[in-house]
Formats: sequence, C-alpha cells, structure tokens
Amino acid sequence: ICQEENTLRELRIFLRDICAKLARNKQFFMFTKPVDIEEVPDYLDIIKEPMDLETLMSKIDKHSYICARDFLDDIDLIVRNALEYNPDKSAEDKHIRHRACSLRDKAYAFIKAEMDSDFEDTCRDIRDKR
Ligand SMILES: COC(=O)[C@H](Cc1ccco1)c1ccncc1
Repeated sequence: ICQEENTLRELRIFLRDICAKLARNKQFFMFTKPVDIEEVPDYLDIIKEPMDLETLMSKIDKHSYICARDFLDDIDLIVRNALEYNPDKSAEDKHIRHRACSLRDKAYAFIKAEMDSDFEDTCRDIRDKR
C-alpha cells in the first residue's frame, strides 16, 4: 500500500511537469484558464463539461488522477470542447482547432517520452483494483 502511494506520488510529479510545460507554451494560452463566461455568454449552453489546464493542475493536486490515461482523458476533453465550440470554416475557428490538436499531440508525446509503459501499467492496476 505504501508502494502504491509512492507510485501515485511519482505519477503526480510527472503529470505536474507535463501540465506546467503545456501551460507555459504561449500557443496554448486560450487553454490555460476556464473560458470566461462573461466574454462568451453562450459557452455553457454548448459545452456541458468545461476543462482547462489550470483546472487540470488542481485535479492533480487533489489526487484525481491515478494513471496517465485519466489525465489524458481530461486533455481530450479540452480538445473536444474547443472543436465543438469553434466548428466553423472561419480563420479564427480553424486556428483554435489547429491549436487544440497541437495541444493533444504535445500532451501524448510528453507522456510517451517521459513515462515508461510498465509504470503506466502499474498505475492502471492500482486504479482498477480501487
Ligand atoms: C478554448 O477557448 C475557446 O474555445 C474560446 C471561445 C471563445 C470565442 C470567443 C471568445 O472565446 C476561444 C478563445 C480564444 N480563441 C478562440 C476561442
């Protein structure tokens, strides 16, 4: 059980590092904080589960993620929301969709580069038996 806590502590360190790198990237500024409902009054009519990198970071600290897969599911939620709210042919919408896809690719690449698969397998085993 203590080994499990050591594993999850190491996972949180990995995930904080990756989340911080994504949030530092100027390209992803529009994903770093919740969409401002004052600025975008219809946002919550369209997007039922908002997500952003600051919320992701706070979820790490609340021990919400027990494996990298759960973290990447919230990255995918950020991307899905951006694709759904910005679907048009306009240059602005195309731009944010391109950035959203780049955010996903960078996140997956960081996880693959920094986490070996048996570490993730160990995390999955902990998640699945809880
Ligand atoms: C994840 O961010 C968004 O979906 C908002 C939606 C939005 C539309 C108008 C104001 O904000 C966004 C922010 C910056 N650039 C494009 C779109």
